[in-house]
Amino acid sequence: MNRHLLKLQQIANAPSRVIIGLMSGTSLDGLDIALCEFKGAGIGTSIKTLNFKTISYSPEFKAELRSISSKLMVDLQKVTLLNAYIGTYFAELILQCLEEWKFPVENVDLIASHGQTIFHAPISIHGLDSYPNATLQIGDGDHIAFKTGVITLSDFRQKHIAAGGEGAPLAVYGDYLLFSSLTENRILLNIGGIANFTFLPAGKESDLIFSSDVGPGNTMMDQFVQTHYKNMYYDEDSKLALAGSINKKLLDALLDTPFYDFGFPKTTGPELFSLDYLNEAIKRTQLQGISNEDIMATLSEFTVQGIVRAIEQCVPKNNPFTIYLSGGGMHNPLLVKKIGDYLNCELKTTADLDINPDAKEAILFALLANECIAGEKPAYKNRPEMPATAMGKISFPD
Ligand SMILES: Nc1ncnc2c1ncn2[C@@H]1O[C@H](COP(=O)(O)OP(=O)(O)OP(=O)(O)O)[C@@H](O)[C@H]1O
Ligand SMILES: CC(=O)N[C@H]1[C@@H]2OC[C@@H](O2)[C@@H](O)[C@@H]1O[C@H](C)C(=O)O
Repeated sequence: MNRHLLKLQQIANAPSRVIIGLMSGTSLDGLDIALCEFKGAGIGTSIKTLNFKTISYSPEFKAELRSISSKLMVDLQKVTLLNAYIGTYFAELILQCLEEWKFPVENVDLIASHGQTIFHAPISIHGLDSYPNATLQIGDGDHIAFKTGVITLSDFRQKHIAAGGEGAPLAVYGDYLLFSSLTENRILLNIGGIANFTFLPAGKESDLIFSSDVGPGNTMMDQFVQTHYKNMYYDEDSKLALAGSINKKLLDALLDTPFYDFGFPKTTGPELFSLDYLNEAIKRTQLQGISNEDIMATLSEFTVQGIVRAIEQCVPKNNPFTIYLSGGGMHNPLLVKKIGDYLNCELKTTADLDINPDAKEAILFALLANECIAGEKPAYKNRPEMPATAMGKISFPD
């Protein structure tokens, strides 16, 4: 028998497991690396975050990723090269972090790598009758396993699609296991490139959990800033948006897309919510002379409206809830203030639930690996956005 199979069995049966979770999101800004210790699995899961770091990508690497992300036409050789390159690069970054943290790589049981999404194509985006939901993450797990010597799980989204989902959001699995409360209705709202939320009704009722993408988070604001301001990657502390005014005509044009009429749950990506989408709305409204600040104020309101309307539509009325934020958008003061004002609810972050909000998504992928290897029966019903299935492909180191 392959000795790694025996090792996997030992890892699954051990009282605790050390798992590294890796996430690199649609903002293409850097790699999140979370070193986690897990005890148990399913509803008995407990997690200790031993260490966390975000390693920013160089401007050159960001440009490489941007050249192949969310585009219909790309250089296929570049995609192929980056698939291998990213795997090796992520392995190097892991080894660097472990050295810095003085944590021996031999003590890591598993690595869980999300990879880099380069195209997300649910049917609602590709619109082609004869093709299924599809999504593509690159950064091959074999390279990570070989270079680090650690069994690696990767490519988590394919099984979700195979089992009937759209490949996202996957956060719901971790949200349910880690954050459900007996007494409080909770919304876990992640504002990354794309925004998504999980509704967790009080009482841990698994059949009432709900999760969906809601539209853009930071992606359109980030893309606009990167295109119009040299050496700026985002609108730090909402300065540009605060200096402008919302243009109602443009806002209505941005909100006028079939995505907002599709039923929930649904997913989306920068494939739809792009600068082309903004430019088309500007053209349609004949607002070519609009100032950059007014565009940023309007894009900020667009993000807020997508989030607020989705929560209002999906969460039962007259049910007070608390929102727990995560993702880079929670550092955008204008977004956060408006969401709180419109929804008239308490806004906290997952730090109030003992999970670093910047590390949450990386921790989530470590949790999915923990479930895949040590989980028994799923603790929830099979649902469209939450198929009851184990996710992640296993790469042995040799
Ligand atoms: N101080 C700040 N002011 C305004 N925006 C901020 C601030 N700090 C971070 N952000 C926003 O957060 C973004 C990074 O978010 P994050 O790291 O969650 O993205 P991501 O991991 O790619 O997300 P996802 O995978 O969920 O799409 C930045 O590009 C920026 O838009
Ligand atoms: C295809 C893909 O990479 N989707 C991301 C993206 O970023 C946010 C949102 O869109 C979410 O659906 C998902 O990531 C998180 C981690 C998720 O699956 O829950």
